[in-house]
Amino acid sequence: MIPYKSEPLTDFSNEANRQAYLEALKKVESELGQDYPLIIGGERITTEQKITSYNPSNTSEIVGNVSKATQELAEKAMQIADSTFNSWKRVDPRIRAEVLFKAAAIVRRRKFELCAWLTKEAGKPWPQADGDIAEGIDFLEYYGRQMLELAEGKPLAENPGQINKYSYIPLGVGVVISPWNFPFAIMLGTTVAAAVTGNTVLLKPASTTPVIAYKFMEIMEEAGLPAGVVNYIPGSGAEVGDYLVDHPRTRFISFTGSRDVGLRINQRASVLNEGQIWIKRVIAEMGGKDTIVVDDDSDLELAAEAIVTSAFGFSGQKCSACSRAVIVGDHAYETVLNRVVELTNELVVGDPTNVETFIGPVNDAGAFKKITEYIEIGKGEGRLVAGGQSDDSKGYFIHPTVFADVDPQARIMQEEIFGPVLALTKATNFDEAIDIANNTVYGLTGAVISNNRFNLEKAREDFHVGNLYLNRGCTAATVGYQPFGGFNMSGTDSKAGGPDYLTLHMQAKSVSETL
Ligand SMILES: NC(=O)c1ccc[n+]([C@@H]2O[C@H](COP(=O)([O-])OP(=O)(O)OC[C@H]3O[C@@H](n4cnc5c(N)ncnc54)[C@H](O)[C@@H]3O)[C@@H](O)[C@H]2O)c1
Ligand SMILES: N[C@@H](CCC=O)C(=O)O
Repeated sequence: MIPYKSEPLTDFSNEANRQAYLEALKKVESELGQDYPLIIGGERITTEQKITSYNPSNTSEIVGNVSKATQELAEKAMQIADSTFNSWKRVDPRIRAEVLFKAAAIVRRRKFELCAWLTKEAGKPWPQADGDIAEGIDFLEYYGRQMLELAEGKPLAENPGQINKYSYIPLGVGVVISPWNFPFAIMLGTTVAAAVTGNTVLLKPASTTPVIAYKFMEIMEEAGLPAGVVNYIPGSGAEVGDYLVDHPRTRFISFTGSRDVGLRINQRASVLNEGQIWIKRVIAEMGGKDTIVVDDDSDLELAAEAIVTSAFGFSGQKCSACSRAVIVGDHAYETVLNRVVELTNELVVGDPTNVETFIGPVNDAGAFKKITEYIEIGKGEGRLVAGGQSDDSKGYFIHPTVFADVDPQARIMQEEIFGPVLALTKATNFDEAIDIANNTVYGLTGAVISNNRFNLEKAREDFHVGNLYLNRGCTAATVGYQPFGGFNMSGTDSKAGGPDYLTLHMQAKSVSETL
């Protein structure tokens, strides 16, 4: 087995890669508007009610019409997942891992096509789509290898006259609920982690990005995943989501999304329903309000670049996005602020099918409304120094927006906006900057730009986030290198892409034989 290494990103300065992406966009354009069924136990089921997936750059373009699960169909999927569990849990973990390795090879072969679907369905600019697909490959390669290691169990202390064994067994049926912002990588990672560990899955992808999840289902089938192991049931969160979260046969829920929905799921999952014989496990990865702290003794150009890239990559629609920057001292503040404004004004806003675009559309009408409302709030809370414009006449476009001189307790400093809006504030010293960075209910990512070793070490200890970065931006964790997950209201700190992640989907069994 070749040791795990993350998938290289595509070099778009290479003409062949640019051509391949353009060809893929043409192919995907010719396939827009098709119907997609549910997949339950391998059976394609078409419903009358549909979820329509629109291109957020051009809302007159339908990406696909996806059948919509009802509670009855969710129940059917639960029964099939429950019975399939009895056979899938007995399949050798090495065979289960091989399915993931095959899937990784298929995704690699179809990389440009899958990227093009993300550009159309999620509005991802090329490098963002490429990163999402590469991360999906990483999850497949990494979790496959992790499963091979876990299949051996863990060694125990030896005692003469006894054979003691410690092994991991799967849990049962898991409900996987995924977000639209990493509609491939997170949807895939959470699903395959549950499946490779021997569980069966009910996959409810986000309603604005169900088509890419259908493509994933096709890939898993081609890779040899047996019918019924993963069941594809897009549907309403409130209807199908609540039904499955409450279901007594649900053994665990793997949720990635907003704080409010995560808390609701956690609360409902704690209720014991009739016929239920276990405590449901909840893995919940939720929102963030992530900060970059810039020290007065630091590379201020690096700081400005890190802030702009982390704030505006994929239009700030990342739980890891830098939505606040705290800068120590007058000189650093003025210098970084001016450079952030310059760099922000250089970003190309537009249709993400164009390779030059850095800022594509935001997700949907709801996101557009929420973000533009926050921009109005920001005008009362700070000084607008860049952006502020928006246009939803064709797609949901919002220019990258920067507010300066914002009070650390202001709403745009405290609440997750999940869009291209950045707030800057000044601190008088490094300790105060760290206090400000820690002053929200979240604790997902953060970064410190500093040349001062004492301050870097202080941040290592005191900056209370699940993913801390020193002298770089606060987005783009790599599977296997920077396991990802946050503290406090950012979730259960499950550390996706890390060495402990798979065990969250399993239970340990200790067997002792007396000789
Ligand atoms: N921490 C992380 O790793 C991480 C990663 C990506 C996104 N996020 C967070 O996700 C949010 C953005 O994603 P979103 O808008 O898709 O979040 P969301 O909470 O609105 O939706 C997430 C998923 O939950 C489903 N859902 C909605 N109501 C439900 C219910 N009552 N029961 C069950 N499922 C329900 C949705 O249909 C969707 O599939 C942001 O807050 C972002 O920070 C966190
Ligand atoms: N893992 C991604 C963020 C996922 C949430 O949106 C990152 O590290 O930027």
